[in-house]
Amino acid sequence: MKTLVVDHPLVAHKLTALRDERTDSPTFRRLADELVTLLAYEATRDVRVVEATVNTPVAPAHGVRLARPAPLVVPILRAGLGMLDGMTRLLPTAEVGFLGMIRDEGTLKAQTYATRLPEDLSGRQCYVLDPMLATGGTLAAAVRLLFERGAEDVTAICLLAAPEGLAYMEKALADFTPVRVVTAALDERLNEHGYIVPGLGDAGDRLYGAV
Ligand SMILES: O=P(O)(O)OC[C@H]1O[C@H](OP(=O)(O)OP(=O)(O)O)[C@H](O)[C@@H]1O
Ligand SMILES: O=c1cc[nH]c(=O)[nH]1
Ligand SMILES: [Mg+2]
Repeated sequence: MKTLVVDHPLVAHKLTALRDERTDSPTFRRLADELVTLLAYEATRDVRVVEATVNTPVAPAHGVRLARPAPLVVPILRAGLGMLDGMTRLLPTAEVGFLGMIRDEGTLKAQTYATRLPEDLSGRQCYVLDPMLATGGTLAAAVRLLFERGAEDVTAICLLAAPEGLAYMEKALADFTPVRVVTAALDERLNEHGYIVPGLGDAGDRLYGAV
């Protein structure tokens, strides 16, 4: 598994504001949206393209266009929905599948409550969106499901990751490749409740309210 921590002053600036406990929901949503667009630029560095030629008003120009089948973007509900618009703004021709997953806050185990994905992902490049990679249970299960359906490669885009979660994913996904994780920051650790420290709190609640 390859991990990329995006090192850019604009990413760091927006992430600091996102973490701030005084940041309200509307601002948090805007910042998450802006951050994912910056991360997506790096995360799509290996997106498949094919050669293409167009005619400019002056002469033919050789370039590229995105290959078929289109990339699949998969936000993990709820919090991953806050990253969807920012991602599809950069990849407007991508298709979108959905995974609903919730972590049991007692056992810290992830449960899947909704799956709306193509059955056959053969040859597809997939981009999974979830702001928080904490224990890694949620993302590892999501990535495994995509590979089991035939995905060619999977890139997870997060806003924050914990070292414990990356280590867990590395082990849990050892049989699947290639997997990439792109994150805006690698934080210190998890606390006794499985929350990322310093983190930003509960991403879903900060985006959509505590329900
Ligand atoms: O790495 P893990 O330890 O599995 O934890 C991370 C998961 O927890 C959060 O979702 P949550 O379960 O709070 O659901 P929500 O998005 O509906 O709030 C977060 O968005 C991840 O999906
Ligand atoms: O820090 C954390 C850990 C799991 N889920 C969150 O939303 N935040
Ligand atoms: Mg939550």
